[in-house]
Amino acid sequence: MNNPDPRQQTDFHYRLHATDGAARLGEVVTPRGVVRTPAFMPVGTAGTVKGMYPEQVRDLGADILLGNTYHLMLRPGAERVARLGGLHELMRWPHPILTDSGGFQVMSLAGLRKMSEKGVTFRSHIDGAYHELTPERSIEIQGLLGADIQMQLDECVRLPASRDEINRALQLSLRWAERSKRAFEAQPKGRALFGIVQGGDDAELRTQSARGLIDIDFPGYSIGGLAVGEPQAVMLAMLEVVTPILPKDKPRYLMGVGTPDDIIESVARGVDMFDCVMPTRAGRHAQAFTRFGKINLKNARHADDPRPLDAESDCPAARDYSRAYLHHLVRCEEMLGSMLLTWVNLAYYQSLMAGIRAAIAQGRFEAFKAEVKEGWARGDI
Ligand SMILES: CNc1nc2cc3c(=O)[nH]c(N)nc3c(CCc3ccccc3)c2[nH]1
Repeated sequence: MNNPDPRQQTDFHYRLHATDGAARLGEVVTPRGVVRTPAFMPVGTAGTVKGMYPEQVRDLGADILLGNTYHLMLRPGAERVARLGGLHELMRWPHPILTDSGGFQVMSLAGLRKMSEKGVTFRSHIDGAYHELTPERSIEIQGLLGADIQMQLDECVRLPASRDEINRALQLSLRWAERSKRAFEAQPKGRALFGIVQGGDDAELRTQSARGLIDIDFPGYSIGGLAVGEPQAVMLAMLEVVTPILPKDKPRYLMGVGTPDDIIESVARGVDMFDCVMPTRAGRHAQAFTRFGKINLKNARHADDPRPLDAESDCPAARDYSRAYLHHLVRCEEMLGSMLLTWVNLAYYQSLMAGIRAAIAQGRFEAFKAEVKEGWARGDI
């Protein structure tokens, strides 16, 4: 197990600096650095934020990255990452890293899955080899990777689902939360394990899940089981049930969310941390996120447009390259097209988070929310 530098042994904790309605401004303090919240966490699935250098991601204002237990356990393997000094060392990212437990990815990526009380067995989508993921093994893997913030193993039910199905998965996840926490005690101090609230779209079950996790007690709480195809209204309704129950002095992480609109509406309902593949994945599909909404650079209307995406952006990819050139690159499927649009999108997401944090600090979050929505509605002129 690679230990963070003992000199940096500061305990994991959350500091609440200001609120504006239910929106919160704060910091998550970890041994490897501080995460300013509300925070957007770029996803580095296989140990890389696709198409970006780590320094570039850092320069955009990202304080923390996500790694994926499922992908890294299959390739290059958790023990190999540990032998190479851990994920921070391997990917040259000295700042905080959060890893998921892998269960969600098993259900969406692996073949031949078998769930039991013990855990889940599955076949790798890469080479068909059999693997087992239990709460204990998931924590061991996350420890070998060296993640600063780790997730319990849980079962995320796809919506729509019956109340019985949602309840069964919620109860299993609570038992796995206990086992994950026990296994986590073997890890070096300073790291944090988050419980994950389940309960689908049922207010009663969401309440039961949150209360059950609080009884077990975690330094932070993830809100799972959402961004799985439900309407935004359902997701927001579940936040209104769950966030008032969760402790105010601990961070709330809404998993897999989301669009800029999802994020700003979720901040308004007390969420501190977000992750989503959207800005990076959209960048590889010719989609640009801007202050004026989304722009599809594949569209022929851009072929002769000499303007940059956003002349006022401080991101060179949005400020210095013409739409005509970006259109050309995506049409030719040149790798620079994906790289520039990924840069544009992550820059936009981080600037949105910086704007949100400043607005909460100044007590003008509602006004800020209205301004950004008005920009998106105005569309691209
Ligand atoms: C896109 N929507 C989405 N909904 C999710 C729900 C859950 C959930 O209920 N439980 C767990 N454990 N993870 C979830 C994830 C994956 C988030 C992630 C991806 C990559 C790296 C690190 C973290 C979700 N993602």
